[in-house]
Amino acid sequence: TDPNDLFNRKYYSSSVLGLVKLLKMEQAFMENFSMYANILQEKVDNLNIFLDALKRPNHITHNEREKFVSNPLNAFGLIRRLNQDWPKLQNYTQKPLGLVQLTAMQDIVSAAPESFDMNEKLKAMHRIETTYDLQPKDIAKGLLQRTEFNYNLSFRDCLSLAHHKFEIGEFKRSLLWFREALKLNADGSLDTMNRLQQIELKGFATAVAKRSIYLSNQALTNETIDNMVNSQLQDAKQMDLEQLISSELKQWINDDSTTPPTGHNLGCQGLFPKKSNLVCRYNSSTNAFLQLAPLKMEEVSRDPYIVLFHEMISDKEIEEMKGEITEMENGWTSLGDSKEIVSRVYWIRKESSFSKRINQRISDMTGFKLEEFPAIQLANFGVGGYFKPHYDYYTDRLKEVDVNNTLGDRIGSIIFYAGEVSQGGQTVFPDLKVAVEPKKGNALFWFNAFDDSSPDPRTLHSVCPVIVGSRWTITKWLHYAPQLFVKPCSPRFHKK
Ligand SMILES: O=C(O)CCC(=O)C(=O)O
Ligand SMILES: [Fe+2]
Repeated sequence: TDPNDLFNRKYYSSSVLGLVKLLKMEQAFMENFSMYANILQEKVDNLNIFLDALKRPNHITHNEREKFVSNPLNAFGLIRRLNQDWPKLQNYTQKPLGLVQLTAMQDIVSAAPESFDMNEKLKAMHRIETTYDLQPKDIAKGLLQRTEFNYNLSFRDCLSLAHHKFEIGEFKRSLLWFREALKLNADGSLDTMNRLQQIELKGFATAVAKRSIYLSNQALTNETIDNMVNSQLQDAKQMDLEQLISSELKQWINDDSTTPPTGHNLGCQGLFPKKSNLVCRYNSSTNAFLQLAPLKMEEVSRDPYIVLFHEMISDKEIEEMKGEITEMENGWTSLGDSKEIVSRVYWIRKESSFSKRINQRISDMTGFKLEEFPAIQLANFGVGGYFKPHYDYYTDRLKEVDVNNTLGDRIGSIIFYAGEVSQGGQTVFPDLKVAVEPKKGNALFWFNAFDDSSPDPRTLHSVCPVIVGSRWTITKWLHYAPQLFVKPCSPRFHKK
């Protein structure tokens, strides 16, 4: 497969479903690995039994040997063993063992996440750490925000995070993570450290040393730098490597790099002031049905209009939703962005009883007509999955996505929250200082445009990285053209 083909690339870390697959793969790998080890152990056990059986008195001198073979019983035994037993032993030693397990393991490894996936996960970890301003020492011991998890990162986990921060030029965080790694290896001498750990430590030290030499003389060629680093680190002990990494990173930390948090980050951290003048009410007016079953609405913002509907989709319907999915595609962090895959999405294009019901509900909620555009998008955001601040309307780009402009721009958006997210994953409107928790069952609706259909830039919005949970959403964009004759609310005009 083409490594640049991001659309079709096998990609696990963007959704909880993908990660569940990996967990199963890891289990299968472990089973095969341990079976393989058992089979080899059995062979070693057998070889030792044969060795014992082959033990003969040691004849040192020629005379002793001559005397031994002059006995007919000894002579017979000798010939028989060499003729009959040896080929069998030879066969046994050469017999390929554990082929089934080896093949199974090979298949699993070839389906394993590639470095692309690994890098996306590192980025996701970084995103969670920086968006919520979490400290490495807390993350390492399983403390995420105010919640303590019964899980600790390992030496290798911390080292790999430290290395990643170094690669992206975040030297302060790199050093903090490196210190966490060292803490986990506090009593670690070279012999208690395993091979894999040593290789990673040396790899990190090599990268750090290269940068250091490069900075000291930028005229050096890569080859010269490689040679210098190789000879510098050739006989380096673990202590030396640790020392080198710590002291170089310390030098590179640039303290005036503290930028103020963005509106998105503040929203994610729950730091927007509480709004007090908003109300909750029941809507029983958009159609007759609602008089029997009024909708529980919570105003989130009056201008632009944003409203949160409570208990709009049931657990049973959420199960039904998952049943609609065949294969999900990669989802990007914003329109036209091809660099980061942050979710998995699925379009229900052919109307199903499920999508019909959801469309009907949206019509009940908003008074909008949806017959002309019945498609519905489902999305699953895994841990670290997010959405950059963006607008839902296309304005000038509309021609690219809807050539004949039959539907018109996206004047309203509605998001049903359909997954368990215990931390993170809020929908944030940075300019309005609004952050909405993605509570399962609720649905968020807002207008993106004024009534004259001109875009309302205050509707800039984003999704906070999921910290804990599997964030499912049902998304519906409400287009302008079908609504021309529907007036859901009193007219709102662009204030000049
Ligand atoms: O999932 C959300 O909360 C918002 C998603 C979104 O903004 C979008 O899909 O355009
Ligand atoms: Fe959006």
